[in-house]
Amino acid sequence: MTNPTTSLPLYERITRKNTIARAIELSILSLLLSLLAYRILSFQDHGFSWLLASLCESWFAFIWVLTVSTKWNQVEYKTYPQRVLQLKPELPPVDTFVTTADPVLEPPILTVNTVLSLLALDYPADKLACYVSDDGGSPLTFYSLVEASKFAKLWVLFCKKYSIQVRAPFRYFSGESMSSQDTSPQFQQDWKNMKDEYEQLSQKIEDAAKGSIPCELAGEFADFMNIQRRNHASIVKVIWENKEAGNANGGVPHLVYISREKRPKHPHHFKAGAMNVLTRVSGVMTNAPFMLNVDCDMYVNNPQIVLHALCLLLGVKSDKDCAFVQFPQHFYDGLKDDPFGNQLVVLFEYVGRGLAGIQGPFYGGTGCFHRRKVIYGLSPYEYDEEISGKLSDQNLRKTFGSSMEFTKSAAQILSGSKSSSSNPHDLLSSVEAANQVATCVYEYDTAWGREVRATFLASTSIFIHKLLNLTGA
Ligand SMILES: O=c1ccn([C@@H]2O[C@H](COP(=O)(O)OP(=O)(O)O[C@H]3O[C@H](CO)[C@@H](O)[C@H](O)[C@H]3O)[C@@H](O)[C@H]2O)c(=O)[nH]1
Ligand SMILES: [Mn+2]
Repeated sequence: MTNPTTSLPLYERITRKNTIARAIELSILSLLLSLLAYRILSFQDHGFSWLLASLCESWFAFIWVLTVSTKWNQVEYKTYPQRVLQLKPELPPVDTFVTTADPVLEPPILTVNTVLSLLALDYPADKLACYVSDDGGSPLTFYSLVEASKFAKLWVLFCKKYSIQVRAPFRYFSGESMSSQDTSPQFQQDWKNMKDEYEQLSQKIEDAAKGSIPCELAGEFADFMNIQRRNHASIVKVIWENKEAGNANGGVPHLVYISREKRPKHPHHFKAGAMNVLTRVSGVMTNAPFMLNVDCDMYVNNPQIVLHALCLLLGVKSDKDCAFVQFPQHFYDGLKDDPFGNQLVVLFEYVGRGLAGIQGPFYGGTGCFHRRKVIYGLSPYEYDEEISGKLSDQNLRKTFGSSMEFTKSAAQILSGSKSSSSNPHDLLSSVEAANQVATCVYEYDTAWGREVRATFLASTSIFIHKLLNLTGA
């Protein structure tokens, strides 16, 4: 789809000029081939060691050819986020997922920063939702998110008012944010207030980690009482619901806390299991056609990532041309000049771009926008076909399980109907359905884990490079 108002493309695919690199690689190839030819021609004059050496060199040459061909045709995607913005009010809703598993190894202040950077994205707040999956079942994580949602009301306003680039407060306040920005007295005052507020938030979380959780939330905490981390019922809590549908600049996006059911006898499949639950819970609540997932120790360092991703997801000729859009990771606080290669530059910068030139990179597990219907098992070959057979009640139940709300939402996504976005419902009314799809036996005798959430391997993907990074530790 191109932008209907201007008919300008939402993105351009640019082939990188790498003539010199190719020339060098071709000369290495000719050297390799001459070495092999020399080995073969002078076989008789040498013994076993010659044979062994030529076998090793042939293997090396083979691997080398594979590697070079991966990097041969590197492409970049140039995206035009402002053109996507002109699609208002038809911008699609987007669900974002954060996974956390342990409040000690992954301190909640990290998760809070990840969540704040998502809530403050440059995208209509009424179309964004953030779901946090807590495999630790921790009241501390829940408490931190409740406090963060209060802080978010100020933070989101501040970020949008001053077009702040880094929207994870711990990074923002640790840099030279003050000097590089607006120096008006108003900004300085707001900046100081925000810094104080953030310090108070961190302090509250720290105090709660040391002692007990303040009792004003006692009611909400009942679900966490006497539970064991690996043995408890599902907990789904709507921490904040955005009720400003239609008001594009209004407020803070939805924030939902989920701790899926865990029982000692049932395997929970770690992050993959959490992602499945996030997909289903968001399905019964907001059912956005696109979903972004990040780990709790990452933050979004470009507030326009949704727009950049949509340039590709909406800009391709047919939906089947792009199943997911993935962003490379960028690691903060690394050593100068990266002497140990920790930034994985070769992987992201060359192999990733090269794979993008062939078809698309593999899903790396994080920093990725998925098209929901692909996750639901719609293969690229089915896009233009009649899929009503797939949508029969019996088939839906077999594939997606017994929740009526969920199978209905899945049918909506598979048939491409947009009613999910135009007809938002009260999140609280779906908490019961959400609890049902977050149980540990929900997937039994369904296609989850086999057909559902596996098909992305068969679809194409697009890797945007350098443009936007998700930062992880
Ligand atoms: O039972 C679990 C275990 C882990 N996680 C979450 O999964 C994410 C990744 O786990 P981590 O232990 O940090 O794994 P890494 O080695 O860092 O994993 C990297 O590599 C994986 C693929 O190999 C990707 O899936 C990850 O996103 C990527 O960060 C974190 O947010 C965890 O909180 C859960 O939600 N539940
Ligand atoms: Mn990690």
